[in-house]
Amino acid sequence: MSESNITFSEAEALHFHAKGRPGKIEIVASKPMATQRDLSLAYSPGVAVPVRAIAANPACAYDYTAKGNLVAVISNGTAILGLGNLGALASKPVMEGKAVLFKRFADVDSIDLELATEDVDAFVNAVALLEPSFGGINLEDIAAPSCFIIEQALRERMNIPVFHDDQHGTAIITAAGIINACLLTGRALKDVKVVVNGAGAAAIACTELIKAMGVRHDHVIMCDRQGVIYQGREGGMDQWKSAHAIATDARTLKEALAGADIFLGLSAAGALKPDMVTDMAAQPIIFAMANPDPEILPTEAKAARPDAIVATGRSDYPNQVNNVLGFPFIFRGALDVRATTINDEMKIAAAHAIAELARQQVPEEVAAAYGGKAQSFGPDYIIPAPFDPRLMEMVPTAVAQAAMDSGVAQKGIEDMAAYRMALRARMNPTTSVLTLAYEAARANPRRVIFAEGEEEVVLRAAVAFREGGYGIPVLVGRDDVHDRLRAMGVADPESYEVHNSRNSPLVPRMIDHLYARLQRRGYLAREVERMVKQDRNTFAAALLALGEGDALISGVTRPYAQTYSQLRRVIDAAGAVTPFGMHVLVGQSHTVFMADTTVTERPTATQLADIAEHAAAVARRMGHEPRVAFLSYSNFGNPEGKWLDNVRDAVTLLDQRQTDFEYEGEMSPDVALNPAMADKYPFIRLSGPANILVMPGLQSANLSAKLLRELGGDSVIGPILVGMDQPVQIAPMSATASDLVTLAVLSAGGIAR
Ligand SMILES: NC(=O)C1=CN([C@@H]2O[C@H](COP(=O)(O)OP(=O)(O)OC[C@H]3O[C@@H](n4cnc5c(N)ncnc54)[C@H](OP(=O)(O)O)[C@@H]3O)[C@@H](O)[C@H]2O)C=CC1
Ligand SMILES: CC(=O)C(=O)O
Ligand SMILES: [Mg+2]
Repeated sequence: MSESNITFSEAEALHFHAKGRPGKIEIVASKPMATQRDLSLAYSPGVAVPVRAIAANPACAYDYTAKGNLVAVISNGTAILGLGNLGALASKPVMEGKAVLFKRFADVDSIDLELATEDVDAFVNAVALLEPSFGGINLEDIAAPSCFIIEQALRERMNIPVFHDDQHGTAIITAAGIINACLLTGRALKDVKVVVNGAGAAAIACTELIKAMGVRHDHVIMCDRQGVIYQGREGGMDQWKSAHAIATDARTLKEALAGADIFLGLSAAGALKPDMVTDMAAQPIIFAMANPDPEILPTEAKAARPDAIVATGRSDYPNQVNNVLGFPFIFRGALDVRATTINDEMKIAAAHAIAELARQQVPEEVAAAYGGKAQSFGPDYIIPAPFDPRLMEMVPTAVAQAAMDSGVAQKGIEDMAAYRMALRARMNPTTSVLTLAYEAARANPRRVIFAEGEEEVVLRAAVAFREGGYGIPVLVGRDDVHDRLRAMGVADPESYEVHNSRNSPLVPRMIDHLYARLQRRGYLAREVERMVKQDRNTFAAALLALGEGDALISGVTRPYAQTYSQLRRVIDAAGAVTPFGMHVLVGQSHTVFMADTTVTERPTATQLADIAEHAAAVARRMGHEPRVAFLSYSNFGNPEGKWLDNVRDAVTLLDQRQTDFEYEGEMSPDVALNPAMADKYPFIRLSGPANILVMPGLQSANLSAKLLRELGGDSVIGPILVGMDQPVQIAPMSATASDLVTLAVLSAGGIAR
């Protein structure tokens, strides 16, 4: 099964949704619920206080409840994606998906609600009654023409934003692309002649928005299955089509397109033929947006008209019209000013902000979102990529400003620069860096050796790694690996590369390579032969050493220290630094790096200083300005202890080195992480809470990391092995398939090294 260039099996899609907690969404308390006192405050009797406050002043609901950051994604399932009317219950996976996209892209909390009715009045009444609960309503996948009636009625009845994303999300991104295509071809919106093919939810909304932006009513010809919608046509009409009917002699799409500047397709696959494109004006603008197959393929359009600018809904061609560029950020801006609606001014501001972003230079750290190629504004880049983290700053600010200017904001933002900073801080940079690392891997797929190819979790990771387009898995295992893949439902198991140490023709070269390294460490040739043939980590590392892969992942079948020492026989440390392990703890708004959590039992002062320097470099690559705390149970010598010298000496050593990051110590974790505690030591040289914790010894480090992994609310990446001469990563024995894929991507991409 495929959605553009990403492939997956039906079994995988079901497994993704079923694994762990079924579905994609859960609710997490944002306040402590630990003590009787917490409960008394959260619920009765404490909760009575905000109840009375809200009753006296309804605006207080934004201060005392989640309303102000909560959007309902509501559907009746009558037009689920391009799948048709499959009912409310079947639409739930899509609506849950939309809810999590709100969270992922713009930190908007969202919940899906599926209403089992096709009756317009019943639907409207049910949604209108929900106004107290939410800051906004995203209507989704509701069939035309009911969607128009429902949205209109709800916009009139409700005093919070109601936004049918299939209409307006599409329209906003389309409008952004049109603005840029017109700029590139020297056209003004007031002059362009447009043909819209399709007269459904998306087409009507796109047409209304471009008209609101200045395209003339009599310059737009709309077509449906019966051809041109002209004034006086009687068959197949409704009030929404009639509103766009014009006086024209054209009766077919081909006639309408003669001399037209822009084609907007929101209809069906293949509806636009090459000979129709030939008749369009010079440098025609062709948006063929039917999903999953466009009205015309970009290759066909360009063959007919090499001067055309072409956009589609697909990610495997340039200029993708994708709603996720819009809805999360539009609601973010609307919620932040407590807008009562999302009006045309806000939609147009969003379109201009998205268009403007495509015209800006792509910074190097964002280039991965564009497939690793530095993009510059031009015919193949008129719309930004969905993973561009700059969207989170550009779009909400524009939408919020437009809401204020047009008088629908209930709360102003005085300092837009500060708001922009707050938006940036809202997203943990680690999330963006991971996303970009995945995109970079897709742009530059590498060969990753999975040393434990007989483990199901490893095979799942290898399949996900390959199917995600991140690279080519090279599996180490016995001959039945292909059978195992087949049993997992993989359609073409034989296409996976498997190396078996029992019969690999590479074994003699591996033995030579390894014996040359180990003979002066006392190893006998037959010992080396036995290791290569019998120890999968030695064999896998030798594959890496011989250039059969670009990176190596192992760890799920043996304790960490054993895997590490097996790999170290073959792979050196990089330079003089002792390799070390680093856990990365990722929360919604913070990331903390902790090291050395895996290798050296009692690091020397020099090793601690080295760890700080290398950990700082990895943190920078992951988007964080490093602030290192050297941890201890003691704060600056209080209490005194006999094991503190290494830690204190490490700080002194860094004082003597040329470093470009903040560090401080020795200090306890609460002083490192809690600003109120840090205030008790006003001389501390950190400008904020530490984000790199250099641990005094392996006991405390490894225990802390494992405790946090098992008990903590954060997600944990790693441990990442830093300081090896080649990209090698050792996963924990508890690793999931997605943990392994993340390590593979970070390792092959050079972020973890
Ligand atoms: N890329 C993107 O971001 C988006 C793409 N889309 C795509 O746009 C298309 C329409 O979606 P939506 O508006 O929700 O659907 P609707 O069902 O509301 O409307 C479909 C419209 O297309 C018309 N149509 C269908 N086939 C043809 C044809 N061969 N020639 C001319 N007109 C035709 C229909 O005509 P009639 O009225 O005569 O039945 C109808 O007016 C879909 O393919 C969808 O995937 C939609 C949203 C976003
Ligand atoms: C993308 C989307 O919202 C749809 O196809 O319905
Ligand atoms: Mg939809």
